Amino acid sequence: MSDALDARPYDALLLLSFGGPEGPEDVVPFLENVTRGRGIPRERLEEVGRHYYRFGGVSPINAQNRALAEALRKDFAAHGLRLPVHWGNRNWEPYLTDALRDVVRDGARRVLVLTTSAYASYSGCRQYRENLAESLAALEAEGLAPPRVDKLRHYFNHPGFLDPVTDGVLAALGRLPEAVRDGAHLAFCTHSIPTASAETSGPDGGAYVAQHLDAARVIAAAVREATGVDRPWRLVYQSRSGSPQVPWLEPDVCDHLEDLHGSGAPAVVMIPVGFVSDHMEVLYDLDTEAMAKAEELGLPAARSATVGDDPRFAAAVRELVRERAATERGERPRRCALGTLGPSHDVCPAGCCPARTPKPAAAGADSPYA
Ligand SMILES: CC1=C(CCC(=O)O)c2cc3nc(cc4[nH]c(cc5[nH]c(cc1n2)c(C)c5CCC(=O)O)c(CCC(=O)O)c4C)C(CCC(=O)O)=C3C
Ligand SMILES: [Fe+2]
Repeated sequence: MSDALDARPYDALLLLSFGGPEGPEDVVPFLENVTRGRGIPRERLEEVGRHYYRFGGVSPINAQNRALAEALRKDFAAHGLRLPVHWGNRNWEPYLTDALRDVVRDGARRVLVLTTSAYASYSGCRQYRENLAESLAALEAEGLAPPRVDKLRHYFNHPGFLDPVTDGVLAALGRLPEAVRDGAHLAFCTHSIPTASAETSGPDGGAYVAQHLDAARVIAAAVREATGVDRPWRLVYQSRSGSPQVPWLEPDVCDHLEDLHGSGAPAVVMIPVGFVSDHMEVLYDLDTEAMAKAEELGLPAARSATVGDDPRFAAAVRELVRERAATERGERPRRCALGTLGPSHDVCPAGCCPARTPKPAAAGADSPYA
């Protein structure tokens, strides 16, 4: 096929995600997988278990990843990119090791990995790289030759990620009462992480917050452009866990709603810019908990959509695959990025987003695998 996109040297794309329970009996074992060795207080686990039971023990994240994998296959097929799409999770079925085993049995030697986390941080990047190293070790122990895995660069500033979020904000503004629409504040929401891991995130530190601020600035400017209204915005945090003595990024979204109300803001749009799909952290922490807080305050609020399986996001992934494949072949492709930070690094340098306890991590300069 002459107009086919060249995926060489890659043989497969692996969608790597968090995973979530798909029934009440999955909830406890899932939470045990997530929190193994991470020092989460027991009460917090029981609390988070209740979030899942409230939705029948089903997180929507797996269905969302199935839809994203389908959207990628459709987009790739429509553009002549012949690259099989596999899917595996860190914390639930289908597990990463099983997905990688399928990839190897298909004969793939070089695999590109897309994680469902757009930003740099230990939880959003290195921890997935550690999971890859563990799975490669497991395959080796089974006598299989581990493939070489590379991770796609962070896509928080790719237009195919930001444009659908902007559209979601415009739609959410449209759901607010007209009288408060122009005065609405924008609250960009992401997962809180310990301040210590925020400080050491990315190749030079501070990447987690800097990348979110860059994304938020682009979206706020695009919303201003589209509506002719300059709305105040702020980056806020949600889903804090861990021990209360350890400092995590603040302010919490619910505290921010109180501040907004106290300062006379007429309305707010909550924008889950830190997440790729409307999974449990969005459905519970924003749609349930933060919405209840807004209601209690009498603050009109709307929550905007995440990118999910938007065709523009699928197209962005195709662009990123094409870009990386060309780079690996020694070409110098165009690297698309909005905002001020520029396209992110392709290969995490040694020590990027360090863990508290060092562990082998694949798909980076410090990978023990080729
Ligand atoms: C940065 C980040 C992302 C975004 C990047 C990415 O997407 O990867 C993310 C995503 C997610 N986090 C999720 C769920 C959970 N995260 C937890 C705990 C933690 N998350 C952390 C950070 C992040 N988390 C951290 C620093 C902890 C503390 C413990 C530790 O250091 O590991 C816990 C334990 C209980 C608790 O909340 O305390 C649960 C259940 C789900 C699944 C939702 C679903 O089921 O639909 C998703 C997509
Ligand atoms: Fe999390």
